[in-house]
This record gives sequence, C-alpha cells and structure tokens, in this order.
Amino acid sequence: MEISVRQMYDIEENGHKMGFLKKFMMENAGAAAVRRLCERVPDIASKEVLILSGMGNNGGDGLVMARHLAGHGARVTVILLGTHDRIRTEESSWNWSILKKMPSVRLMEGCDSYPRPDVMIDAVLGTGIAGDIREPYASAIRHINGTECFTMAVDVPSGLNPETGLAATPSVRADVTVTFHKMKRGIPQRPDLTGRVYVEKIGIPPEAEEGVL
Ligand SMILES: NC(=O)C1=CN([C@@H]2O[C@H](COP(=O)(O)OP(=O)(O)OC[C@H]3O[C@@H](n4cnc5c(N)ncnc54)[C@H](O)[C@@H]3O)[C@@H](O)[C@H]2O)[C@@H](O)CC1
Ligand SMILES: [K+]
Repeated sequence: MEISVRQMYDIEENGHKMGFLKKFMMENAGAAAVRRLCERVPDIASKEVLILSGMGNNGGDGLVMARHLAGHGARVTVILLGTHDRIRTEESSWNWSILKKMPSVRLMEGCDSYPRPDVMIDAVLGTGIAGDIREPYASAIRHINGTECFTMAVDVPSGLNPETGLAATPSVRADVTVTFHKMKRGIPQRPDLTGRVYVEKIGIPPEAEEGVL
C-alpha cells in the first residue's frame, strides 16, 4: 500500500503521542538502513563510508547510521550540511551529540571539498523537501552523483519529491533506497533514481495508523 507524505507525518505524530518517541523511530530507521547496507556490501568493515547529512530528520537518520557503521568497523565520515547549532530537531541534535563523543567517526560541519569514499549515504533530504534545491544541498547532491561508488538513499533519493514523483535538478541517483514504514506514493515512479527500494518497518505501532489510513 502506498501512502502520502501527509499520512506518514500523521502516523509518526500519532506514534509519538502514544509514547513511541520520534527518536526511537529514527534509531530503528538508521539501524534498518545499516542492516540493508551490510547485506549489499558484506565487507563493510574494510570500507570508507561518507554520510552526507542535512539539517532535518533525514540527516538524523544518517547520524544514527554513522554510529551503527562505526560499530561494524567501517571508517565513517559525516559531513553535516550546516553547523550543529542549526540542526532543526531535538532527535537529530541528540544523535549529533553522541557522535561528538565518538572519535571513531570523523565529523565535519560543512566542507569545501568532499572526500571520495567507497560507499556513499545520501541523508540530505527526505519527506521535508520543498521547492528548488538550495545550497549547500545542491552541491552535495551533485557530488553524490559525480562519484562512482555504491550509493544508498535514506528514505528517498534527495531531490525526488516522495509525494509527486517529480525530480528536482539536481536529484540523487541511488543504487538502493531504504524507505520507512510504508511506501510513499512518489517513490515507485522513479526507479531510475531510487534503484532497488526496500521498505522497512521502524517499530511504529499499527494503532498509530487509526484515523489516518
Ligand atoms: N516519518 C517518519 O516516520 C520518520 C521519518 N524519519 C526521517 O525524517 C525525514 C523527514 O524529516 P524532516 O521533516 O525533518 O525533513 P527533511 O529532513 O527531509 O528536510 C528538512 C530540511 O531540509 C531543508 N530543505 C527542505 N527543502 C529544501 C530544498 N529544496 N533545498 C534545500 N534545503 C531544503 C529544510 O530547511 C530542513 O532543514 C524522513 O524523510 C525520514 O528520513 C525518520 O527519522 C524516522 C521516522
Ligand atoms: K535522502
């Protein structure tokens, strides 16, 4: 079943009000994405992974992935596309503050030149996308597309509108996309951008869908 972005936000809100806090959803989302990544890249411990994280909760999923990947022994760099004081949500800031205590993860706030990794994680933009792609997000997306390495998009390839299926210029072209809870209706319209799509449950109680679906 495909759902709208509005329905996804309402389900998330209902789950949060039930006490299944958004930070738990984010944790499960990042963990599920890393499980899929390890399936697709079995020798992850020998890999250099670059995570490009935006300032919203899509970026927060990327921050969770950084911690899990460090646990798997990967060499992880996170580039936050802004400064940490501009992170927009409590759950994402919370994950950033954990990473600050982890020397095993290299953290950068903004950057002039991007490292060239073996694996790229696109956690730039998700369901919160609105309008034309602004900087520094546009440069980050162009960088992702300019590398040859294996690319996983978190929730939706950045630039692709998960409601309409319309793709901004630029939009990420991913090898795989891991989306959460249920398929958003715009995602299956662009297999050329998403690559293979996995839909992962993130622990939201089914009761959170009551009155929404
Ligand atoms: N819905 C859910 O159940 C869950 C959602 N999660 C994640 O949260 C994401 C949604 O998070 P948010 O609502 O914070 O939104 P996003 O993280 O998708 O985007 C918000 C950020 O992007 C910026 N932005 C929006 N459009 C832009 C544009 N055109 N150019 C440049 N910057 C732009 C905004 O200013 C804001 O900083 C989902 O895609 C998913 O990855 C997960 O944490 C797990 C739970
Ligand atoms: K993304």
